[in-house]
Amino acid sequence: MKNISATLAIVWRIAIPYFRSEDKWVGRGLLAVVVAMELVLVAINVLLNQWQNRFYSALQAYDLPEFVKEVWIFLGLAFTFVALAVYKLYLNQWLQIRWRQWLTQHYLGEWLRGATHYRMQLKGDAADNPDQRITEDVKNFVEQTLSIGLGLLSSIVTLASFVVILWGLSYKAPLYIYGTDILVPGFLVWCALAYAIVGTALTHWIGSPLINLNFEQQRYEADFRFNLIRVRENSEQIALLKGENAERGRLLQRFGFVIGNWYAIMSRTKRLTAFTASYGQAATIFPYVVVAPAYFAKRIQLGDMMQTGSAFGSVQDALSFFVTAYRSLAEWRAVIARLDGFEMSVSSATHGAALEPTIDVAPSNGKAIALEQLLVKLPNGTPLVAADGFTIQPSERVLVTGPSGSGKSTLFRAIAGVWPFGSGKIAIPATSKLMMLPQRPYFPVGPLGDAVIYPAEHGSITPDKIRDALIAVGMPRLAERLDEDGHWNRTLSLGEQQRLGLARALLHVPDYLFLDEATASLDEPSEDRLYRLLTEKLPQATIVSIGHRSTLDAFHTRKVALANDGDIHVLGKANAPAQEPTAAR
Ligand SMILES: Nc1ncnc2c1ncn2[C@@H]1O[C@H](COP(=O)(O)OP(=O)(O)OP(=O)(O)O)[C@@H](O)[C@H]1O
Repeated sequence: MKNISATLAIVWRIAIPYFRSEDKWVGRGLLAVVVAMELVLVAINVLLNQWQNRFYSALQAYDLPEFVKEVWIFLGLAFTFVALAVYKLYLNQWLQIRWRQWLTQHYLGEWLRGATHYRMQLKGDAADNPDQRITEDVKNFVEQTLSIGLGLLSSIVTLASFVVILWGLSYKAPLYIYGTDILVPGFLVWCALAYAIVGTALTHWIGSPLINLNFEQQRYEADFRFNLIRVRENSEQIALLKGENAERGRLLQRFGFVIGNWYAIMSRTKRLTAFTASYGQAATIFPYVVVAPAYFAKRIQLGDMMQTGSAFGSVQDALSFFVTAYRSLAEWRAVIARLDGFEMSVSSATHGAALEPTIDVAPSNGKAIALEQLLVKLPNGTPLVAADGFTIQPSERVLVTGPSGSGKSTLFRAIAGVWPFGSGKIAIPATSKLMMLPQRPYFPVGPLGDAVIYPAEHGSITPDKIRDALIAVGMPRLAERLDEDGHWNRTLSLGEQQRLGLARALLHVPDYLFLDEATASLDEPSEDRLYRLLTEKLPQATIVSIGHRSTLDAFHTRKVALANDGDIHVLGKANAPAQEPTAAR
């Protein structure tokens, strides 16, 4: 019970924001109409149940006019039923897609707000495979919440209506054993109740492991898919390293989990189906067996018997909602658990950081970037880099060096405001524009022009400017292919990608440009040319580079090292003498 109320509280938390959103009137309107239709459908079922009594009584009495009349009534009821069923489904689907659209936009917004998606990954939170959460889980949540919610409503109303009918029929067809009436008020209701409760309890007992098994299945499937995607994305590396056998082994191992869990689901489902199928079959005959003694003793009419059978069926259907909906309930709970995990993880990546001591990256009125009492840590809390009273002045050219793994890139991440682990303060001039160029720039799949200007919007920079930038970085051939679609990270060499990265920097004109080995794949003369280009085209920009080549010294006015101090590295401890500024070359 505690579990159920906790699950319902989560459903409420996930579901309610849509019905309070800007789309609330459409959502509420559609929901109200669908609910009303569901109720009218129950009412038609009640009318059809009463019709059955009259229809079979007319048949038994060979009453042709009554039979014809009942056929017309049936046609009217059936037509209304069909029309309602069609539009209930249509409007339900309409509500589903509006709700799903809103929820998807909402989750995408939260996930891609600030660097939440990146922090979630860093924290290694429970929300594995966010792609699955935003695609399948949102879709299933909307579909299943509506179908289960409406099913439950319909079951309760059906139950209430038919219990009243069965109660009345119990007086007409009393328990008749060994030639005597045994008057148990509402005995047909008790029979239906007992039948359904026993069925529900047994189904729960047999089927409950399916909840966990379904949850695991989704996770294994998503994991398998994710690893396939990784192979696709890194196929060149794998081919060069001849890693196919290793990949096959790893993929088959993951697929093995899918298979193993599936066998467990199969075996459990087999047991559950054996029970629910037997239960369903027995339910067809059970009410007739119960009232047969009264019928054969001619205490009731065929019409009463048929009405009892159908009313019994409706009560039992309603009560055994859990029996028939068991599998979807199990899946629904798994979907809810996953969406809940995703929401928690997004929220802890967004707000949780504020609770722990984190690096405070704040806009300042000053002109320089200032690192105060900064201690950058790893996600597990191990201190990595320390810096205090360290500033980067406007238009400075700083080269950061240090052994591999000393934390240079992580320091850049902290300055960019995406690395929360640690303490201290990083002051960034309020109006300045920072840009980070990594060793492997990211290009979205699509037209080359859009890939180069990313994350600027399509059309925000003129094609002429993009062309000029591409020519300037030594890619004149690409300057003619701005509209060509492509997967540029896959088709261009790393050196070419780095040139495009620099073209991106020229187009965005940042105040602070951080280059994290952003030219490391270029030959030295090209690197030399491109650094010269940067200083020419971005004369006001502050450039901070990470690089291992000594040839970079000449382009920087200051060289700072991440020097070893016990277990951590301290920034600027061993400042190298200033080099000649680039302009002097
Ligand atoms: N997401 C992460 N989770 C755990 N550890 C991490 C993570 N990112 C980086 N590290 C660790 O932090 C340390 C510093 O990494 P970083 O990439 O900053 O080094 P670097 O000085 O830039 O190295 P290189 O010169 O080789 O590029 C490394 O030991 C790395 O394993």
